[in-house]
Amino acid sequence: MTEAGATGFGWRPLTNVTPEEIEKGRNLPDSPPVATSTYHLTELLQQEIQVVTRLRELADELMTAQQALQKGECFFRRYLTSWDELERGGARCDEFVYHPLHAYALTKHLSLRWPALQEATRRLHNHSHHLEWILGREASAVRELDLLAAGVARLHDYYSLNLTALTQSNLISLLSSQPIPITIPISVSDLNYIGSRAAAANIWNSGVDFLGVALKLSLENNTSLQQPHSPDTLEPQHLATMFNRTVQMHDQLLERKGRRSKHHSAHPLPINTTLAKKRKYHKRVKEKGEEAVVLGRAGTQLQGIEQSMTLCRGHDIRPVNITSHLYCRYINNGSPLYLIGPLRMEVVSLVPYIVTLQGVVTSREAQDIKVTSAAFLEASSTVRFNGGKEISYQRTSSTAWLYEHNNNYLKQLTTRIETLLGVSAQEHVSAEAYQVVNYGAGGHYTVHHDTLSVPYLTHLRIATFLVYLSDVPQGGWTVFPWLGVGVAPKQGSALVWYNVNRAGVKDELVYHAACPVLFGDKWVINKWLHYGGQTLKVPCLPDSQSHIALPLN
Ligand SMILES: O=C(O)CCC(=O)C(=O)O
Ligand SMILES: [Fe+2]
Repeated sequence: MTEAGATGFGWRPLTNVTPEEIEKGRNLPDSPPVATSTYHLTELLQQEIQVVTRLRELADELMTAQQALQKGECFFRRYLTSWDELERGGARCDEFVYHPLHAYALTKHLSLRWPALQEATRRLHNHSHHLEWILGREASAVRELDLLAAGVARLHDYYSLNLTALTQSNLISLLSSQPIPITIPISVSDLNYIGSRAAAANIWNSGVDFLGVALKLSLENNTSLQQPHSPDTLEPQHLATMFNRTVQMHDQLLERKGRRSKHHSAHPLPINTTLAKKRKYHKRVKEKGEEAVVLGRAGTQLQGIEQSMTLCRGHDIRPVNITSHLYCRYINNGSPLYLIGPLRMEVVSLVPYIVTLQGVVTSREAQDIKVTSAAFLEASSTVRFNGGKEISYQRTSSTAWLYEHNNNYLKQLTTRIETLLGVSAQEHVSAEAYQVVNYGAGGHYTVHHDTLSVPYLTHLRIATFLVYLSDVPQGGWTVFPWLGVGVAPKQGSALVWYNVNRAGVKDELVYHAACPVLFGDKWVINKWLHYGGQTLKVPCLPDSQSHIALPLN
């Protein structure tokens, strides 16, 4: 489990960081993180549309220029030829222009030839203008492509993509049997690329699967393939070597480290049939089949990952005696704000108390907040134990920190949070700035806890108020493995939980994860409420292990 919950500023809570420091920290990287946010990927697409328009113009102009040269109509040459004539007639002599016909010839040279030359030069200048513009463009780093390939591999790991359907231009997964058409066919070299990046990202099961399909197809087609950014030709023989090497590494890793950890994943059985016969694997698979679901207490890391994956696939793992006690109702918390239009509250877990609240933010507000945050989005990081920032495969998304002065709706959102929770949510005093998160293809956040290791109790993140700023058609759920809770993002809805109990002790049951986004655009906004500033609202009962639930229930 990652001990994370991220800030862009080491361990220092954002209540202690000034807006100026935040602004200073907002140095945009040279090329935006396109792999970790749909926003930047969309921007890249818009830019690309502009680029190709210019490139088309340039190509047309170059063609015209070339044709002009070929026809011997080069304006430069004509001009110089015209000058040569004058020179031969003695134009370098001082008295040349005393002769009326020489004066006529010189003037003709200028008035008739110069505009044509100017026109030709202007065209050239246009080329250089285009060229300068093209040269100024920063291409996305190959790292971005690698991150996206790893994202696709992760999607296969979580949602078992049907790779045969994929090669036939259809995206089908465990989430839906309804195929999502792919309008650009996947080549064998793409499959090979994704497979090798999967292995590099330690998603060995996906690596084996993608490379296996690449090899199978290449043998069927028996064609040589071009790799995406290497002039090397990829022969089926080469693919076979890569596949075999990956299988070997997969089996070794499975043998040494087991099926899954937060750093790797593998198939349940070795690919090598001799190895697969080993008793320990069959024992393991059998045990797994009988393995009970762990609920209401924290289990092992492996159980946490596997349960969160099950929840990500939309399966309910809770028995009826738990789910039958859940309920929903309309609340207004006695506030005039919600008397006319109370909010629908759904209790998704009773102990600890976790609720969703519908319609906390309107679609217009959500849109406005997304637009504001877009300029500040940076690749997300997690916080190391030593307080340093770390960009890793465990959290692939882009984040932006927003203060209330950055967007007109945020002050209102703070008031709503205070009304609904009965706590103080004032930035600098009792809460952090808002954190907007945008996920890209396959973007996710592995199982983690939102409390950070902070030196002062006042900075403890006692509660998380997360609002979904978009619907997500497939994937992207928020799941709590030890509670068996899975929540599908719904634009405008909030998901609220307390990270600590009344004594301020971290609640081990609210470890949670953001499932990979299979299809769509996922945006959330987080507000982390701090212990400091809540003394009157949430009294500390040092000996109490009870969960905080007031005043929502
Ligand atoms: O995006 C989500 O569903 C959860 C995000 C989260 O847990 C976090 O940002 O700490
Ligand atoms: Fe979180």
